[in-house]
This record gives sequence, C-alpha cells and structure tokens, in this order.
Amino acid sequence: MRLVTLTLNPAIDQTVALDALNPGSVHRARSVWADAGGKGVNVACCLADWGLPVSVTGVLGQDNAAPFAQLLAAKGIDDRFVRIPGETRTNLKLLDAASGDTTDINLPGLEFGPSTAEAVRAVLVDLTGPGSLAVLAGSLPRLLGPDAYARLTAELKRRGTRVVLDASGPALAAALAAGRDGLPDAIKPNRHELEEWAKRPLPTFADVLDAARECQRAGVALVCVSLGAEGALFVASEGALRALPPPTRVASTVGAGDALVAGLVAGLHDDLSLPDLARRALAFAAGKLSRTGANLPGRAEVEAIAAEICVEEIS
Ligand SMILES: Nc1ncnc2c1ncn2[C@@H]1O[C@H](COP(=O)(O)OP(=O)(O)O)[C@@H](O)[C@H]1O
Ligand SMILES: O=P(O)(O)OC[C@H]1O[C@](O)(COP(=O)(O)O)[C@@H](O)[C@@H]1O
Repeated sequence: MRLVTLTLNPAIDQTVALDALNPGSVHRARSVWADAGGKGVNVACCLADWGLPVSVTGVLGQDNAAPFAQLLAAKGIDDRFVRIPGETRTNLKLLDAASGDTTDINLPGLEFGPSTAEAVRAVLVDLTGPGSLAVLAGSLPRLLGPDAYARLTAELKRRGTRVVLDASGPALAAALAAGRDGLPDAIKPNRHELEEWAKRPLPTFADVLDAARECQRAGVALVCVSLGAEGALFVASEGALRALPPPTRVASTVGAGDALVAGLVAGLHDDLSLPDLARRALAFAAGKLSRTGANLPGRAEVEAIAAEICVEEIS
C-alpha cells in the first residue's frame, strides 16, 4: 500500500521548556529547541520510524526549507514538497517541563494561490492510485477555502485511494458534509474538534460516543476521537471501543495526535482488527510521548507497549 501525507501548512515547532507555565508572569526558559513539523510531516516521521516507506507533499517556504529537507532525508522519507518563495511559519510550544503538557500558539502560515495549489494536487495525484492511502492533515491556508480537503478527498476516492483526514473547524465540517463518494475513510478529531463540529459541548464519554456515531452515520467508516490522557474512542462497523493509554512518561505532548494517526495508518496498512488497530494507534502515541519531536522508539518497544494497552468494548 503506497502511503502519502499532505501538509498544506507545515510548521517549525519552537518549543520553550519552562519549570511551570504561569500566564501573566516572567519566565526564564530551561531550554529551547526547534523541530520541523506540521501534522502530515509528523505522521510521516512516525510511519518511517516504524519502517514503512512514505512520501510527503504540501507547501514549504524555500527560505527555511533546510530543516525539513534534513529531517526527511534522515528518516528516508520521499520529499515531494512544492517549494515557494517565503518562509514556513514557526509555531510556539510552551512546555511545562514537570507535566509534559504544552500550550500551543499556532500561527497563520504561508498563503499561496491557485497555481501552487494545482502543483500540489498534481504531485498528490502522481503519488496515489488504486490501493494507496493518503493522509490529509492540519490547517488550511485561508485562500484555499474550507472545502479544499473535501475536493481533494473526492478526487482521491475516485482514484481508488483511501483517505485519512485530520482536520478541524470548517475544513472538517466541509469534509463531513461531502456526498458519500467524497467522504474520508477515517477521521481523528480530538474532543474539542468534535465539539466544534457537533456545535455542542461533549462533557461525558457518552456524549463523545453519540457525536462519533453521528460522524459514522454520515458515512465515515472509522471514527477515532482522541481524548488526551483519557485515551481514545474508536467507532467502526465492527463496533465501538475505548482504548486506555498505558502509564506514560510524558516528555512532550506536541505531535501525540499525529503519532496516533500514524498508528491508525500503520494498522490500516496491516489490515488489523479494530481492537489491534486501537492498540497500535495508542502505542504509537505513547511511544512518541516519551520523547520530543516526531520520533518513535524501535518497533519491538512499540509492540511491547501495544500488548499492554487495555481495550474495552462498548456495547
Ligand atoms: N497526558 C497524556 N498521558 C497519556 N497519554 C496521552 C496524554 N496526552 C495524549 N496522550 C495520548 O495521545 C493521544 C493523542 O493525544 P490528544 O491530545 O488527544 O491529541 P491531539 O494532539 O490531536 O489533541 C491520546 O489519544 C492518548 O493516547
Ligand atoms: O496545522 P495546525 O492545525 O495549525 O497544527 C500544526 C501543529 O500541529 C502539530 O502537527 C502537532 O499536532 P498534534 O499535537 O495535534 O499532534 C505541530 O507540529 C504543529 O505546530
């Protein structure tokens, strides 16, 4: 199965590690570092660490593309990003070093017009076809309009490509409003993103389950809702289940959702049953949480974590 990820708005994640985050006060940072990232880049990095060949595309600013090129080359990822004049955005991540929790400040990114969008679409079409799987992930440049993922999904599905979508706000809403032939095969909102889509708060697990089932009824085959330290919910035709994270040392939560998506993709690649898919996805997230950047431990360690993950069926 050929795997490709799309990141239309990548980012350099600049993490500032603090003893504790106290809004409104002066902080002295413990350390600071930068990782080339963005949702599809992070997903591809985890898939490559797991040992799967993967291609990436999207749009990079040519003025600071070097860290991306270095990272992708080091992980053996096929770099098919379209480069345009300007700089890729830098996102700020304020890390509370005691808990591993981060406060994210995600900036708007590079805007680009129809000719760049068309160049990326052409790369995506070139990289996909029957039997391949595409991950469309992250925020969209404003100029593209909120239905950009819905349009790409419809085209990819016509070409026999499965689509995993990790989007939020109007882009997620537009994708879920597409007709049956244009719906993604899988989505991974977090609780907040699902609340935005459902237009109501989802305080309890039962509320989350109801909203996830609404997405499934709209025609999405696999709905995975990530719930931070509470694990994740999986709803598919085989049933619904909740997976609980193992005890995890949290170095940084940045990219935990992306690692979960990568685990889902690796599970779909291997045609796993729903419980094993859930274990694989949570093991990827737990493996990534123990380190900074989009890096997984070795396969044996990830498999050992997966074996420990508790999965509860929901009747
Ligand atoms: N503090 C945490 N402790 C243990 N596991 C966590 C923690 N935060 C995230 N995870 C794991 O990572 C997954 C994705 O995290 P989440 O924060 O829900 O995603 P996102 O980054 O997309 O908001 C969760 O489903 C869970 O398995
Ligand atoms: O495209 P968006 O939604 O602005 O998100 C980009 C940010 O998300 C990340 O991919 C991390 O995502 P998660 O923590 O949800 O896995 C960062 O690398 C990046 O700064």
